[in-house]
Amino acid sequence: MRALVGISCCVKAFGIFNTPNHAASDSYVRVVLGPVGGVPVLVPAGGEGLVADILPRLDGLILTGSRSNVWPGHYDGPPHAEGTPEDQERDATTLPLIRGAIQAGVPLLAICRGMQELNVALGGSLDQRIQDLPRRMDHSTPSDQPIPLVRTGKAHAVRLAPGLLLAELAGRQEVPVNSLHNQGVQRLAPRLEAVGWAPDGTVEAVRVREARNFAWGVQWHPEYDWERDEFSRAIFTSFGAACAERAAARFVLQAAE
Ligand SMILES: N[C@@H](CCC(=O)NCCCC(=O)O)C(=O)O
Repeated sequence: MRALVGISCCVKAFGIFNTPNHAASDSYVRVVLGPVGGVPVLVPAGGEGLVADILPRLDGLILTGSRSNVWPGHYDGPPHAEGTPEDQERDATTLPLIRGAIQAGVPLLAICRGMQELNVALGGSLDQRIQDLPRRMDHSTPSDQPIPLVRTGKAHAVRLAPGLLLAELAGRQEVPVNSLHNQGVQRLAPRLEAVGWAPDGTVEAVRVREARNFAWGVQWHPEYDWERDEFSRAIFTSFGAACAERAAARFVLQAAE
């Protein structure tokens, strides 16, 4: 029985009437069907009310990347600059979903916006345009490059904390990653530990301290190049193993009912 792996959705307007849709990139569906080894389940931005009913049915949860940004009101930050995309319906779902998943021990992999949500959900804050901060790099999506290169191209190195999962999966302490973000960790949530850094000090990977299960976040996008990049693939197979273990335990419990 394959694991049911939740994928967080964004609310995006498209279609002939340009009306709201709950959507996630095909990259996440493909990676769950591939190295994660599960069945993807899109989790709509239906609000906190769906958390209690959906979490017991999930064996894993991926918090996806997105152009949109966490509403600053969730971390007492200043309002975004005019035109900065937000998705408050997504925030209203993912922030309680993250807290619930950590509490319940549902394996969790947070990617880019997802890592930022993880930090905010646990009490941290965000810098909104790190490229404007002194001595910081521009981590945003290069506008002069074609999408495939932006996704699979390597923008900078990440130094990984030695002896922890990511360094072990990488087999080394420094890895090249892509980079498609304007925002980044400002104040790290108390429950999080930074385990990866860009050359300018930007937090690029975190883990939940004393987590009951797999609970990691990365600021880059391993879902874009897992077919070519062994480290990217290893992140998902490691997450998938935790999901499979939970699925097996859940199956035994259901059979005993
Ligand atoms: N908006 C946040 C998070 C950036 C992020 O998740 N980028 C991936 C974008 C992929 C897509 O376009 O769907 C920030 O800018 O920091």
